[in-house]
Amino acid sequence: MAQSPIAGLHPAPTRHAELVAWVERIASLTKPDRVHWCDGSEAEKAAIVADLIDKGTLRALDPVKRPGSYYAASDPRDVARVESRTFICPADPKDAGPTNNWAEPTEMRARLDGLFDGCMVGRTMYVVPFCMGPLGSEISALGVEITDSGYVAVSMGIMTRMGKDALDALGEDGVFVPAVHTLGAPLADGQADVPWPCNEDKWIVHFPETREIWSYGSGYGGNALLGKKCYALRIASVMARDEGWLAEHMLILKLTDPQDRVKYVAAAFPSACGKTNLAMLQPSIPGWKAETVGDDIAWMRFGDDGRLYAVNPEAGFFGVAPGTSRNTNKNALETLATNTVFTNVALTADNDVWWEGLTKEAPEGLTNWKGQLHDPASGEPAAHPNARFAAPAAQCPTIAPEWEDPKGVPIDAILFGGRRASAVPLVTEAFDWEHGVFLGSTVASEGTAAAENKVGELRRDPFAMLPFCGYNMGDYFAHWLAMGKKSDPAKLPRFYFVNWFRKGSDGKFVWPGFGDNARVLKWISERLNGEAEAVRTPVGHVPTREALDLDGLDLSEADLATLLDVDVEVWTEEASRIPAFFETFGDRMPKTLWDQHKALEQRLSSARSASMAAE
Ligand SMILES: Nc1nc2c(ncn2[C@@H]2O[C@H](COP(=O)(O)OP(=O)(O)OP(=O)(O)O)[C@@H](O)[C@H]2O)c(=O)[nH]1
Ligand SMILES: O=C([O-])CC(=O)C(=O)O
Ligand SMILES: [Mn+2]
Repeated sequence: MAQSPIAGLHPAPTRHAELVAWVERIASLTKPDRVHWCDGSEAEKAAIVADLIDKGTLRALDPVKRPGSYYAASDPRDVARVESRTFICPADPKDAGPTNNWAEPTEMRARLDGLFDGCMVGRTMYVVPFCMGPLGSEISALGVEITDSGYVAVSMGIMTRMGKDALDALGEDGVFVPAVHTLGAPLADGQADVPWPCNEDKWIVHFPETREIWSYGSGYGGNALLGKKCYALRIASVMARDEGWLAEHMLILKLTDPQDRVKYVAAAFPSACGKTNLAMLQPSIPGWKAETVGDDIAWMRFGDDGRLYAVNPEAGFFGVAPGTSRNTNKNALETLATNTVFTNVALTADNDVWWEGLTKEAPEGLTNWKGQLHDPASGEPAAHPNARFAAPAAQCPTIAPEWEDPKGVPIDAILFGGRRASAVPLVTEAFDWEHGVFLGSTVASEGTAAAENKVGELRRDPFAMLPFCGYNMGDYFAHWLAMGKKSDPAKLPRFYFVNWFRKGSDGKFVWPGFGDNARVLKWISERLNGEAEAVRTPVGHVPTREALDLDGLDLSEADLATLLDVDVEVWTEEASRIPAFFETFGDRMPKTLWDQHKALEQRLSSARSASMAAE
């Protein structure tokens, strides 16, 4: 074999021939100056960080206040996931479905070949082996990300089990998902680099049939850390469909009641709708304890005992910084005390970080995320609304001891939620699995800063998976329905719909949220034990006023009515909007969910007749 001109390409620290051949192929396409195989060591991290500091990508934060932590500010055009540039490319467009962008795979490959040709010139190509899920777990899966971004390599080291152990787990012929990432910013000879290289043109591409990921042009979060949304959700959802398990956009929480009874809860809320906060909840009610297993993604499969077991495939938290404070999420702040990479937050005059909501007043002398002196009078936030931290999960003070248990934790309840200013009660319990899947399929939420759609506008986000399902969502609903038939109904988790974001006529949130969400979890836990009362409404079981622990809360009777009453008129309107959404899936939409919709309409119409008769 001819000697490769690329430094570091040989010898590879693995005898996995297919992996080596793939790395060689990508190197000859992308033409980096050198190749570095990541081993995940502290020394390696220090060297990559030093290089990033040199380039101005990272800045070391105050070593006393924030040891081992760094600050990055992105290009202002590269601040969130780019859903309009995200593609799912199976051969048949129907397999991508109406909720995904699709491109013909042969044409897409030709396009990528052009884009990636020479895209790493002047840069180092990092080969990043990683494991999603605890090493050695049957539920876990391996991947290798090739990237020309040191920031991505370091972040992958926080967010996944990255390096030698993952490479060893691959052995000589282990299966891995190949993921190629480039900033799309080659450096000509002598060309100066910029702190946050990226490209105006962005392509986040998935080939579900061959389980491949290609990402071009962005260095940010879910576009670039390919183990996360691209692998653990989009590709894994396809693997899960084919292999009979679930890859979901869900936090995992352990809840212990005053009698030491444990419940495990998984919850799907759309991006920036409260997963990380609920996962780290500090209960406001005495005697209750909450611990964290995961804050964003759950991989779940049935165990031999017929229960649904969940694993958190990640090793870190990539959380929203703004709004995080001692009062709202003390556990997150403690997690961020050390070894954290902050992106697009504000920088204080004494070299620490700040964001809106951390303290009431912005400190003097802040530098905003755009690198300018912050002017509070401008009305512009100092931190970008989607500013994020990447921190090791093990640092979380409430991390559950079993968070890395290879067999996972048995799920008792599955929650759905979103930001809904109106209509949706504080909590609703589904009648059964099929009704629960129906509730999941109709999730809608007001847009947030985590993606590029309009902030505030209501959009459907079934199972909080709209941007993350790697196949036709009609088939995805059918998969959920089929999963419910795999076990004894008594062993299945129960479904709940929660809404922390109900607003009063004054436009303010009615429910205090955060630690007080434990009150809702308490009701759920008691329902699972057969202890708590509920009212049967057309949309599901809702707590009675007495069943919900409101001790010490300052809520008026009108507030409670807003939170708990089901307005039949409003819900008739809400239900009437569902068919247009279901129709988009055509013949891929399971009949069971149409039947669920019909049953909802019938319950609403009976409730209307009953209330008219009563008048
Ligand atoms: N009013 C209210 N706001 C909340 C509550 N929980 C979270 N938030 C706010 O919602 C925003 C996003 O919360 P996160 O917990 O980071 O959301 P997430 O679902 O983890 O978001 P992604 O990481 O993008 O998937 C933050 O600004 C929080 O302060 C709550 O119970 N009530
Ligand atoms: O993927 C990202 O960039 C951040 C994230 O968790 C989300 O948007 O849901
Ligand atoms: Mn989160």
